[in-house]
Amino acid sequence: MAQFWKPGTEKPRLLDDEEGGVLFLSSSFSSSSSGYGYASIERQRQRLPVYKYRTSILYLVESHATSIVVGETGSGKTTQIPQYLKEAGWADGGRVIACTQPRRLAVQAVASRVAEEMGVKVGEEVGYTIRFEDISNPDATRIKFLTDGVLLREMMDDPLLTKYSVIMVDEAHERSISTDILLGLLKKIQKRRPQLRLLISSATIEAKAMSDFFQSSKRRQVSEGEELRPRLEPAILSVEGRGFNVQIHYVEDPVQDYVQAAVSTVLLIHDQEPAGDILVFLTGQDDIDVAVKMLTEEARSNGKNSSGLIILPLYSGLSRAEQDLVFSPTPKGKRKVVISTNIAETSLTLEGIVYVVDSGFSKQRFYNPISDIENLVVAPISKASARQRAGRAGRLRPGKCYRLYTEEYFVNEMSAQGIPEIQRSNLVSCVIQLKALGIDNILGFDWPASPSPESMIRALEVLYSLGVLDDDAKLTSPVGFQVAEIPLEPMISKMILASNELGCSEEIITIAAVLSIQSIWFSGRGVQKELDEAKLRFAAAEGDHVTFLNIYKGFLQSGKSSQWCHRNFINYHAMKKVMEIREQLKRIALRLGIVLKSCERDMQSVRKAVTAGFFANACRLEAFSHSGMYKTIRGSQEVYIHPSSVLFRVNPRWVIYHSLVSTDRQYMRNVISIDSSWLTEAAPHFYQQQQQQLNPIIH
Ligand SMILES: Nc1ncnc2c1ncn2[C@@H]1O[C@H](COP(=O)(O)OP(=O)(O)OP(=O)(O)O)[C@@H](O)[C@H]1O
Repeated sequence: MAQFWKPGTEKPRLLDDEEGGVLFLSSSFSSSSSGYGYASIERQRQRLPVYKYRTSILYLVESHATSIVVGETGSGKTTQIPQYLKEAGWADGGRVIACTQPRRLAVQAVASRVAEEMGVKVGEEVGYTIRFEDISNPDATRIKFLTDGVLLREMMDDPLLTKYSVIMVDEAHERSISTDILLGLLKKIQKRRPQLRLLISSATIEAKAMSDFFQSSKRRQVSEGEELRPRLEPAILSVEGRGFNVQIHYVEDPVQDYVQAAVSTVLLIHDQEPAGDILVFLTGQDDIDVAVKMLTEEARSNGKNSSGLIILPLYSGLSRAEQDLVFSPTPKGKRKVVISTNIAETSLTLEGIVYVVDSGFSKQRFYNPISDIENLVVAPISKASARQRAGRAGRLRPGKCYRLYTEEYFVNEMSAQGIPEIQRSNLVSCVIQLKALGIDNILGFDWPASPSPESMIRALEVLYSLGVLDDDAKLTSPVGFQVAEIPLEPMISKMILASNELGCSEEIITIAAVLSIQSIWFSGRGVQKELDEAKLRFAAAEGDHVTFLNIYKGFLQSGKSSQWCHRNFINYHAMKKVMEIREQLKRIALRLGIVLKSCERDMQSVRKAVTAGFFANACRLEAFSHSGMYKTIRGSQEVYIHPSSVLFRVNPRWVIYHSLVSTDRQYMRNVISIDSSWLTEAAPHFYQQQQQQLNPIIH
């Protein structure tokens, strides 16, 4: 079991006090808040640290084109600043104030909270938009929360974002690809629309670097009558003060197994600490499922340590209803344990959370443009993330954060900020978005952090071979424009378009929905044999994609039963999410004129449609390889079929994969067998047949 420094000794520190040793006292507010007292919402708002800065913030927004606001987690940036702007008149005359978030869950939660504070219904004066869900009213919505990706999509219809008077880019430290593209484009828009105000906010952003980015725009010649224009150099405001104290505890020695350590820590808190819910940060659906199972079994076996625990997973692959459970009040005498990925890391306030357990890891993308391989890897988080995680406690009363790494590691080894996603990702989706927005010179685009030219060129090549870009690197019509319109990876979008011609759109839309979530299988330790047996019941000789179709059919025939899922080691929540995404994709397909049609048993059409999207991921089994070694056609990389695939050990000669994961080797996940002749048929720009040998044209 992980050993922590005990509270009361000199070791526990308060949030952010890792270097100096000076203990901060809680700032201006320390008593009641929603659910814990009788203060009116107005009084609660006035107690937030940001309130003292209301006038300064409004002055800066008035006088500067760009303002950067840095303030502790919980100081009130996200919920309050949009309201201040509205109160000051920035939403008058039909204008709208936008506030972007990197994550969907945060968008929904923050919109509900702000609507509640303003005493209005979500979808009216306060609204939100996330991919596939628009809860706003163009005539009534004055404050709109949205993901940064959605705001980018809005630019396709309205390139200058004319309806917005102020755009607040919140949690900018996360530096998601969409945030970076957005920052680059907003800087461009400001040159054309000087009235637009930008407000960049975060608890942990490197304000100076961000300011330099916005500063670097060339000074415009100010002509007569322009004195009222805002100043171009960005203003930086630091909001002092914090919510309630969060005591930080570190482990004394590094832990071997962070899932096991997280479970033991939850039991330790439950046993020794007063009432209050617990939020645990793990990395993904797989280790969350394992932790939920370990805790549930502990509770079932009536371990005295676990009675009264309500254990809830939280990750993006869960259905909306399942995610909403984490917001429901905890019944008296119970303790809620939410086990989450980093989707709960920023902007969320979960009312009862008093304790946070931070594994120190998250799943992150890493892309190698030389091999053209992108992996999702469990990697250490940054200090900025660690602070955000700790900040989920102490929002409504004092809290504690248990870090499953040593203080020495945090201080000396953890990086201050993560690497921006744009520098460690495949850029296919990013390039198509910029192209759709009419940005032709992508290499010359003004990025907050430049992606590597190799990654850009790789992306341009793939889009060209998908038929999305033409010889002049412009979007093709109609394919390029249609692919850009579907809010999915371009390869999946292309697969959907191809299914229309092949008469299998019903099947391909199901496959696209399954590929959009991490896994539909239940993951658990010690149940591998049962899981493998369950897979065999659905396994299709063609591969995983066709197996998904069998599972989906079985799920429908069972009447969407949770018991059926349980018996077959299928994650019921994930299946519900698949249903949700499938419905949304159907709507988009119809809008694009795709005819919904089933190919019944003709799985060749399905495999050809997958090939039309994913031909770049084709691999050939090495002749005489007894170890199941494949080589990618494009980069001659050594890869293997993942043990979770139904084609593991089957090893067909030619396969296509959806994604790669790297552990001791590069493993292909979600694999389908193909006929090599389909590759030249689907991508004549990409492959050529030379003397019985299939070769990539683009290396
Ligand atoms: N749903 C909610 N229920 C109760 N109180 C809430 C809720 N949302 C926010 N609050 C209160 O408002 C405070 C400020 O939240 P807000 O999200 O605006 O802070 P922030 O500075 O943006 O923090 P972060 O950087 O963590 O997103 C919280 O600490 C909490 O006290």
